[in-house]
Amino acid sequence: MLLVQYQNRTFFCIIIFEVYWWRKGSLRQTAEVNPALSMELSTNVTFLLFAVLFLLVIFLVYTQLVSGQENWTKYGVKQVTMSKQALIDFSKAVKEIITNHGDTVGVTRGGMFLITRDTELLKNIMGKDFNSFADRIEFMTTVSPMEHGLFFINGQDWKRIRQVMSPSFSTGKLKSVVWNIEDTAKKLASVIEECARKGQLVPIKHFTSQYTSEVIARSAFGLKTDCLGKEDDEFTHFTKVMFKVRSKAMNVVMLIMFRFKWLHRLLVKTFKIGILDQVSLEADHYFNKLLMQVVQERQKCELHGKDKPTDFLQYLVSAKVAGETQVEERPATPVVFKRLKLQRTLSERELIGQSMLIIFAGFETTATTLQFCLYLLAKHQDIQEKVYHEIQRVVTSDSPTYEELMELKYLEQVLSETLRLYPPIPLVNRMARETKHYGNIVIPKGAGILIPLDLVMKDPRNFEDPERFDPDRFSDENVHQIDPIQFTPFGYGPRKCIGMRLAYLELKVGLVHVLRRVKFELNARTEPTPDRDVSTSFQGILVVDKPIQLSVVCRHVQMK
Ligand code: HEM
Repeated sequence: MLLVQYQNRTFFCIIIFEVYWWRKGSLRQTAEVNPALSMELSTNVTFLLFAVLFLLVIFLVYTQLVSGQENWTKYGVKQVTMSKQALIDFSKAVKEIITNHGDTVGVTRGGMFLITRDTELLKNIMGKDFNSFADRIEFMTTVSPMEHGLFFINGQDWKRIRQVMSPSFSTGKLKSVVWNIEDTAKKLASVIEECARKGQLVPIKHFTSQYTSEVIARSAFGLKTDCLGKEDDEFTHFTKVMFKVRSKAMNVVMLIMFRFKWLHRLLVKTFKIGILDQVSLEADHYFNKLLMQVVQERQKCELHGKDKPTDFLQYLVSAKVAGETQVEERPATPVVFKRLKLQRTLSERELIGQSMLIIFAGFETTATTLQFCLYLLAKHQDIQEKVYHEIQRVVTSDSPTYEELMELKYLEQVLSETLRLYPPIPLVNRMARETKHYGNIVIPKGAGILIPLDLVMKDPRNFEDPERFDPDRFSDENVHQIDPIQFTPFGYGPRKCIGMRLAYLELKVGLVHVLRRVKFELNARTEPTPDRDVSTSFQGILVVDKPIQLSVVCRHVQMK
């Protein structure tokens, strides 16, 4: 009976609860008659119960992960096996597979996954046939409101929330947050200049993280945090620990849970098992409390028409309130017979979820890019000088205007080339809502698609001599040779990063202030030394194996 129905999750749950209630009932009866015997029985029954559950789990894991899998061969795709490397560094395992087996392969461990760096196929999946692949693979199991974050939601909710959020990232809105970023960029330049004066190496990621955390606190939520060059404050601390980096052992557990999403949900949501939740519970409590308070103040401010702050939270609150009166009619479909009336707004929990997501999506990605950019400039002195001279030529006062920042074309080329070589999110995914045919290949409904953005951007067919740092690839003369699908550090298609322009802005403001005051170098004391490259690995995001430490010298140049 069990063997026949093992795939039925309801049945599995019923067995666990039946045994649990039976155990509870029988022990109660025994305890009434003989308390000592009851203790002994309790231990034995508990042991037996765990032994049965353990064997059941092993059996399920074996049948689901090792044997009886569907095979990609029948869909016209080469079936390959993931190496054990996948548990240590998934991105490197994907690279190994693609290098050894070709541009498009299928794996079946933990589900059906197509891995592809074929740009023609990707154009279809991420762009032309977006409606069939609009969703990401569902795996954000958390008790945090972050589960409603744009990155993690799918279907109509994604469409509604993306529509509500998009205007907050318009040019007008971005212009109004520049001054918020300015202040923090000046502080970043000061703390790095201080290191130069003292002859200290710069722990670059430490400072770039403090910079992006403070920028988010100020420009997104109007919070006046002040941690640059000091000990991390609460906001920065919880920002850093919000998303849990998984250990090797947890990677194995998560791989199993990937197959049994329902069990994962049950453990996190119902039994509140903290170690499987992907958001740190302490960080969740902290941000929940903080953001609830700020959101409530902002809602009052919006309703009473007081002076509104110019930050992203206020834009979201305004969009939420305005959307409550805008109703969109959706026509009936063969599945939904009635015309639907949908409000283009957000619930309060969704609003908090988006706020948390802005912290999560905007903090580490931007800090990582700034770190790699400064490292690459230290390694390529000629390019650093060219950037410096462009800044001196274009920026005419202490604080660059939005228009001047847009004019810094070479700096933008440097940033794009940094992102090509070191994309902070090297791997993204989609899920097939329906079966699609592309030539000889079939992508069945429900299959996940893993997209190694780094491999697309380091493919010599897309970029000649791909390991070379060459910002001129993005110059006006050359940029037209790049097909947008070949340069994808922010993804591609309607699900592309919503914060791309904000990220470029934040990076440019930071770099203008810092590079005017100091010059970065590599030497025998730095990490890495000039003769070595940084080594990186993938932990949900690109990380360096050893923290980068750069040498800095003051430029001693008078401000214009
Ligand atoms: C250098 C910095 C950044 C990089 C490299 C980056 C990269 C990405 C990538 C690769 C995706 C997935 C795209 C896809 O699946 O096609 C993404 C999605 C997203 N990013 Fe960014 N990002 C950065 C900064 C930011 C910032 C500053 C914010 C917000 C303030 C942000 C908010 C988001 C959101 C909300 C999504 C989900 C979009 C959706 O699903 O509709 N990102 N980002």
